[in-house]
Parts: sequence; C-alpha cells; structure tokens
Amino acid sequence: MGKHDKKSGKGRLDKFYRLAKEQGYRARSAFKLVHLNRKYDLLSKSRCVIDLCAAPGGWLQVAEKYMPKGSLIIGVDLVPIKPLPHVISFQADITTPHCRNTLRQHMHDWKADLVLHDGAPNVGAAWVQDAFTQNELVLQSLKLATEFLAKGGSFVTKVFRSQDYNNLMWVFGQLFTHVEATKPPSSRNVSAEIFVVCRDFIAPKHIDPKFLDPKHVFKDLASLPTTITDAPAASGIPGVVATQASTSAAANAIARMAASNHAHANVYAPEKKRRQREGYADGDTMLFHKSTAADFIRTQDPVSLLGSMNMIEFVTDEEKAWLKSRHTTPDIIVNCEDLKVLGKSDFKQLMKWRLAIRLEIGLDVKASAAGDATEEVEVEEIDEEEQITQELKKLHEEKASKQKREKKRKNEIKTKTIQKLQLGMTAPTDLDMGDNALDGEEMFDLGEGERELERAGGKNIRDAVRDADGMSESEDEAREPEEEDDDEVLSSDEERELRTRALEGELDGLYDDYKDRMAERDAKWKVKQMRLKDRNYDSWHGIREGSDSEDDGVDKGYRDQKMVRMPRRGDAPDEEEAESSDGGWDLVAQQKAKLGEDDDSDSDASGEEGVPRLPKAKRAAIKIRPDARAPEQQPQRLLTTLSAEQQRAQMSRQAQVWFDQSIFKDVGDLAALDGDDEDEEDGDDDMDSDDEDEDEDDEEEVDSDIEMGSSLESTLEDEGDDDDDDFEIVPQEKDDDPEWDVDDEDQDAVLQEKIKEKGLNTAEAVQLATRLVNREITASQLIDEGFNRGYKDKDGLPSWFLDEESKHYRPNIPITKEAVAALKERQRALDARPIKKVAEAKWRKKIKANTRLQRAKRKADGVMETEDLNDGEKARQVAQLLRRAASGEKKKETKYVVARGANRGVKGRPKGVRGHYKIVDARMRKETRALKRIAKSKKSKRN
Ligand SMILES: C[S@@+](CC[C@H](N)C(=O)[O-])C[C@H]1O[C@@H](n2cnc3c(N)ncnc32)[C@H](O)[C@@H]1O
Repeated sequence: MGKHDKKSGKGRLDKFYRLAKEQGYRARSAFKLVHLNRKYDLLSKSRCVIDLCAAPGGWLQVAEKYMPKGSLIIGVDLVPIKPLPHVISFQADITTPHCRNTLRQHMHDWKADLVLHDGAPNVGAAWVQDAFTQNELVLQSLKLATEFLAKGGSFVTKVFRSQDYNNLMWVFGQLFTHVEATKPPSSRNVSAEIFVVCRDFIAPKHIDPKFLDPKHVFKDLASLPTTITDAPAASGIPGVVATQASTSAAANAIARMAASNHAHANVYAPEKKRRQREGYADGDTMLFHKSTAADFIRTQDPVSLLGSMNMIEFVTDEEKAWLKSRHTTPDIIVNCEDLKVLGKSDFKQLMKWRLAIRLEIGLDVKASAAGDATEEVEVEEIDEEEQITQELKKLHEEKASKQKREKKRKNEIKTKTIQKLQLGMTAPTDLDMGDNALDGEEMFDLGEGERELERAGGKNIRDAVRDADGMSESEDEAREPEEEDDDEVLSSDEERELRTRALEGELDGLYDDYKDRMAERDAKWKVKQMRLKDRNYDSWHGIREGSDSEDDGVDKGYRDQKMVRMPRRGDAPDEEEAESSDGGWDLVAQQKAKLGEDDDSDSDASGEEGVPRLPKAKRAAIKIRPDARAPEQQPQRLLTTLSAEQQRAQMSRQAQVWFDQSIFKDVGDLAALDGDDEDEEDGDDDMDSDDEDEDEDDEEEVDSDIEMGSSLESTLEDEGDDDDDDFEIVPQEKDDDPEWDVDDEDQDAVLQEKIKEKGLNTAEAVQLATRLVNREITASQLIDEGFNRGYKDKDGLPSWFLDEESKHYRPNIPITKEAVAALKERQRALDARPIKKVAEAKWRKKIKANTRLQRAKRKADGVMETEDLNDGEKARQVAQLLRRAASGEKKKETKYVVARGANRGVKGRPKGVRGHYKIVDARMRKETRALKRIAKSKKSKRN
C-alpha cells in the first residue's frame, strides 16, 4: 500500500477515520460493515461468521458487537490479527489448503451463517492488474464460502469494478437468490471498490469447479457449463440454471441481467472504461443509437435505454404532443438530443420527466388499477427510479462538494479553535485605565511570545491557524497506516497521545498568538492578566460575581456610602478601598494587605531598589494593586508567565489567607457580630452607644493597675524561644501601666485579639462558624470543600488552561447566598442610621475625649505627688499620660503568665501566648490580689 496524501482523496482522514478512533475500531473500514449491516441486517441473525482477510480486525469488532452473544466468530488474514475478545483468529493465506483446513478445525460440524471478505492484495501498481488479483481473491473467498456457508446463508465481498465485475456478478447470481452490489457511505468515492451482498445461499450439492476457477470465470465465460452443477435434475434446485452464452459479450449481457438491480450503474459511470477495452458488441456496427420517446416512456428498463442510446427523438404525433406538455421543459428537449453528454442530474431530470408523462397518459394509474403481474413490476420500477434519483442526487452532491470539503474541514477546525479561545477570553472593558503603571518585571514578555513562535516551528502563527487541521503534515505521514486500500489502520494510544500533544501544542501557539494580539489591542487586558495572577487579591471574598448582580441593590448601597468591601475581579482598583481597614467586610483584606507587606519585603530583597519606601498601608495597597508600579521599572516585554517560585509563593499566600480566617482559630460568639464596638474610640464614625458607667469601672481598674504595675515590673522577663508548654494564662486584667508597652508588638496577634474581641466580621466567616458550631460540617470537611486539591499540580498544563483556571477558579466556600444576603441586609440596616444618631455618637465621642483628659489630669496629679519619682521621671510619665489622652490610644493589654514547675525561671515567650505578656510568680499574684483587697477594704472603712 502506498502512501497517500492525507489531505485529499483516498488518504483523507475523514469523518469515519475519526469516528473509528472515537469508537475504538481498529480500522475505518469497520464502518463499511456497519453500514452494510444496517442495510441488510446481516449480523443480528447470524450465529457463526467467518471473516476472510480480517486484519487488523475492524470487521471482527463489528461482528462481535452486533452478533448475538456466544456466536462463533473466526477471522483469518495473511498478517497476524491482534487478539480480540470472543473472536478466534489465525494467520493464513486464504488461497491455501492450510487456511481451509484450519477453518475446518475451528468450525467442526458447524456451518457459517455469514462469510465476509474484505480482502485487498497489496499490489497497488497497475490498476488493471490490481483489480484482477482482487477479483481472484474474491473468487477464492467465494470458494471458501460455498464450502462453509449454511443454506440460506450470506456472503459479503468487496469487488473492484473492472471488466470482470459482471462475470463475477453472474457467478454470484448462480449461487445466491439475491445479489446486490452496493457502495456504503463509508467507502470512498475515489475507490473503485464496491461491495456485493449475496443472500440466501442456494447450497447446490455439487458445484462445477469451473465456476470458481478464475481462468474460466474471468477469461472465457462461454466455456463455463450451462449449469452450476453437473446434474441439475438431481439437485432439483430452481434458479441454478444459467443461460448458455455464446460469446464473452453475451456473457456480459447475462451478467448484467443477473445484476439487473444495478443496471443504473451503467448510466452513471463505468461504461466509458469498458467500451474501449471490449470493442463493439457483435453485430453492432453502429456508433449512434436512437430511441423514440414512446419507447423510453413505455420501456420497463428506462435506465438501460438511457445507458445505451445516444438520442431520444419525438417522431409520432403522440410524442410531439408530449413536447407540449408542461413537464417537457426546454432542458428535457435538449437533453434528449444527446444522451452521451449528460450528467447525473440530467439523467435524473429525464427519469422524472418520464414518470410525469407516464402519469399524464395514465400508464401508472392504469397499472395500479389493473394490479396484474406486469403492473407490479411497474411499481417496483418506480421505487427503483426513486432510489436511483436519490442516489444520483447524493452522488452529485458529493462530487460537487468534493473540492470544497478539505478546505471546509480545515476552516471548521480553525474556526472552532479560535472560537473556543475567544469565548473564554472576552476583552476586559471594566478595568481602570487611569493607571498605566504595570507591575511587571514579567509582564507581557514579548520574548516569551517569540519563543512560542519559534517552538511552533518558525512558522508564522497565522499561517499555523490557516493550516490548522488538528495535526501536522509530517505527523500525518508518520501515522499513515500501511494498508493497500483506503482503510487507515488506527494506531494505538501512542498515536493518540502524539496527536493530542500536537493539538495541544498548536492550541498553545494559537493561544499565545491570541494573547499577543489582545495585548497589543488592549492595555486593559494586561492589567487584568496581571491582576489575575495575584490570586491573593480575591481568592477569599466568598461572594461570587453571579450573586453580585442579584444583590446589586445592596452592593450599590455599599458603594455609595463608601463602605469597604472585598475587591472583586474586574473591579477598578480603588485607593480608598485598598487602604480602608474598618467596616465589616475587610477583615480578609487586612490579612491580605498584611501578607502583601510580607511579599513586599520579599520583593525588596530581590532587588526592587527603585521602589520608594511607603507607609505600610500604602505598600499593602500597592501589592493588592499590581498595576500600580512605576512604568520605567517594567522590562520591555509583552507576554508573561509566572515562574514556578512565584506560583508557589502565591499559593502559600493563598493558603495563609485561608488559614488565617478567624474560624480556624476561634469560633467566637456569633452574637458578637451585633456586638459592641464601643471600645473602638479611634474611628471617626463610632456610632455605638456607650455606657458611661462602664468607663467609670475601667477607670477604677486602671488606677489600681498603676499601683500594681510598679510592683510587678521587677518580674518582667525577656522574650525568647522556648517551646515548653507548662504555662498557665492568667485571665486578662486591665492595666494602664505604660511600662508594658512594646513597640514592635506582633500585628497578627493584635488582629487575632481584635477578632476575638469583636467576633466574626465577615458574612462568610459567620456562616462557616455557624455550620461548625452546629456540627453541620467538620473543619476537615471545610478544608476539603474549600480547596481545589488539584490546583497546585500545574506541571505540564497548557498555558491557556492555566489562564482559564486562574480566571475561573474560586475556592468553594460552602455558604449560601441567602445567608450572605441576610448579613448584608443587617449591615445595611446598621449603616442606615439616622443623622440624629450620628450626632449623638459624635457628642458621645466628645464627652469621652473630655473624660479621658480629666482622667489623665487626675493621673498626672497623682504622678506629681508621688515622692518616689524624680522630676525627670515624673515629667516623662505625665507627658505620656497626656499624649495618650489626646490620641485616645488605648493601653495595650498584657497577659500575665504564671510559670510553673520546670518552667519556673525559664526565659522566653511561653508557648501559645501571643501579644504582650508578663511572666509572673503565682505567689506574687496572690500577694497582689491580697494587697488590692486590703486597699479596697481600707478605703471602704475610711468612707
Ligand atoms: C482491507 S484489509 C481488511 C480490513 C478488515 N476488513 C478490517 O476491517 O479490519 C485487507 C486485508 O486483506 C488481507 N489479505 C490480502 N490478501 C490475502 C490473502 N491472500 N489471504 C489472507 N489475507 C489477505 C491483507 O493482509 C489485509 O489485511
């Protein structure tokens, strides 16, 4: 089998090739049997089938699929057949006695219901020689079929149309009651092959060997005996008697009759070939044959007439009258003048015209009314004509589209690929273009794009798009199966893999091209791409885009009132949003901003000297907004890829954000969401009602703490690294002692304290906490649900996939829309407080500030009166008190930790203790409390 051009003709990897791959058939030829079976229902009734020339096994697979379970399926071929379940196969030449004997062994006493033959000798050089050998093989298979077929069985064989075709058909006609030649849709038009389905095997007791001898069948049909058997009377089988043919041409005529159902084939194709090889028919010295219109209208075999005549003329009055019929168009008249130049559609027109005239003159009506045998034939004729008409139409369409098909297929693939890319890649229109500064040492790396182009074989990528047909030419060649006919033996998984990889490579190339174009066209896209990289930015906002639209009203309210919410994908970066840190929805933003700081420090270390140091909040904001970088720092690149390290860093940051959620540390009091934020005195919008009494209590405690402070100061211990956990956390006591302040206090600890103090501040956190508390979900389930566990494994994934992933991947936060809506509603209600309340809050704030000052004054008086302190110390303490009172700064809380057992005297931060702490002695604590009690009782006695 030679190599074929895979783009056209025989070598074309067409729909059936792809279908065969999809359905796991070994060869596209499997569909030929599928189609034949669909038409003739050969397999469902068969219990035993022999497939001659079965490799690689496509037909065997089909047989196994469509035959009843437990059927005997035997396959034989020159080449080995890879084993198939429920199929017996062996290697043999079907022309040898060895094959016959092996078949016998496998068959035992059984007879086959069906013998299949799809043999194709691997010659391929000269077509005529090829056809001859093929037909010899057919005869050989017929020989085996006659031996192994049961009476009434069927034989399906592939035949090449040649001068021997009709001889073969004649022989088939002698052995089977029904013989039909057909070309299944899966058989390529360019192939001369045709399938002959012979049904109802007559099974004569004796068959004259000459009927199965190529020498006699193909060369000299006249030498064949008059009957199939030598003793026709003995056989008693009707229909086996053949007409004696005196010449080869006559034999052809007989064969034509045997295959009368297919006489129409003469009209459409093969006549031209035969005419020259065979010369003129005996006694027929005329080149030009005429027929009258009446003959054409009345004949039982209009197709043969059309095939053999040159012209149809209108001579008689009746015929001339037909010329005036509304059915007789000028085209019909012209067509009748020269039948030899007509095409299929012209013949079709003539056949239709004939039918119309027949109806007009009442031939067909009369036929159905009479109902005799002749008329029955007429009805059949009509059916056949319709069938011919349909086939003509089909053939015509196929021919017409043949030239276009390849191009169309390519275009389809190209369009699909591009569409696919574009569907997932809508150009962003919602990004803020005000800021052109892109974060981007790796942003829009043109070099990378160029490398991609190089990878694509130095080919212009647009050319690659034009050529896209799913695989490259060289790969096509590499995969071309070594088979004589038009069946491509499907390769195994490796081939599939190869093709998939090639396709992916191509897709990657196309995608890069797309990115390139997008980058050129729209700078916003760059910003968006960059932002998408920073998964930290919105990985845990918990409210999806879809819900945004539904909650628009709520959201709008939030925006209008400049409430802080988590930034979402596609939002324009907003200075206020990024910097703000109060409000219920920004807890995670704080976390992220904080992490962003960490990253900043990282990036600083990696050499971003040019970036000016900014206040922490600003730096956090810049990290959240990756586009806010000075343009001059960007390398001149257009496309970008995340390095593995960056990805890892990003993931760990994402994980950090997740695990820093309060729910993993404290499942706080849900009621606290409503709770009191009175103590937060530094916010401008502190509108909560405060209790003055509470302040008074605080004041008393603070005062007493000052006294205690000095006595405990000596027990302060340095921080260190000790893992020992034999520590007890002393319940928190209010203390205003300035000596407990630590400048570099752990911000994270502060945050945790805040969460602990105020409860869960985000809707998501509340929802999750509720589920955890109600035991609807466990912490590990939560983690499982929340993470896409495959996400980290990005190796080998195409870049377009990763981009899509980064765009659409969101942690699955198991909260309901309703819960989020309810919480938003509550937040909105809180926010919608009347002006009066705002005024009250402001007034309260003033009072508080005044109270603070008074308190500080009193404390300052106390300090001035203390005799233990020198003037310098007094001045320092007074200044500190006043400064705190003015700023509203709160004293940082200190944890008192009692070191017990082996930990007594151990230095360093106790395990599990966060924030400011003091290690104290248990005895000292008792003493302190005792002193407090004594002081209190003395005071009350005095009063
Ligand atoms: C078109 S393939 C058959 C495909 C098969 N029907 C299928 O669906 O997989 C033709 C086969 O005929 C086989 N063949 C040709 N001459 C043969 C011979 N003399 N004996 C046995 N097999 C032969 C070839 O080896 C080849 O595998």
